[in-house]
Amino acid sequence: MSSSLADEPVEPADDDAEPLSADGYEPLLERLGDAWTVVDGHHLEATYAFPDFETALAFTNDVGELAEAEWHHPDIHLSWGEVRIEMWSHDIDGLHRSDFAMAARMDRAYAAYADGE
Ligand SMILES: C[C@H](O)[C@H](O)[C@H]1CNC2=NC(N)=NC(=O)C2=N1
Repeated sequence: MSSSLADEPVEPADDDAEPLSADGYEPLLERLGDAWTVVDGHHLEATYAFPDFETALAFTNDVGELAEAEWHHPDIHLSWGEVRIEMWSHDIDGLHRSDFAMAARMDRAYAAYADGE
């Protein structure tokens, strides 16, 4: 059974690391929820739906806590009933395995809302 990306460590990219190419990120993208796409080979993007603003804000705060805990921060766009996430590694201005580990953690956090909690 493939280990969950959500349990992989989030580690800073080495300063001289190259961003993942399509051959590198496509297998990782397949392990994420359907909400995620790679935009311009540069960053991950996902949009999560919610019943209202208050619930979207609660999820936004959950993502913020994940980002602070892992010291790896997405761009978060909060709207009524929707949260759009953009995730990449600023230090290498592209995608790193850690971005997929963070995305998987966000999918796991969202699952709690999809269950109507
Ligand atoms: C200065 C600070 O340590 C850096 O900006 C950290 C914090 N959060 C980060 N978040 C993201 N997405 N990429 C980074 O390279 C990064 N680096």
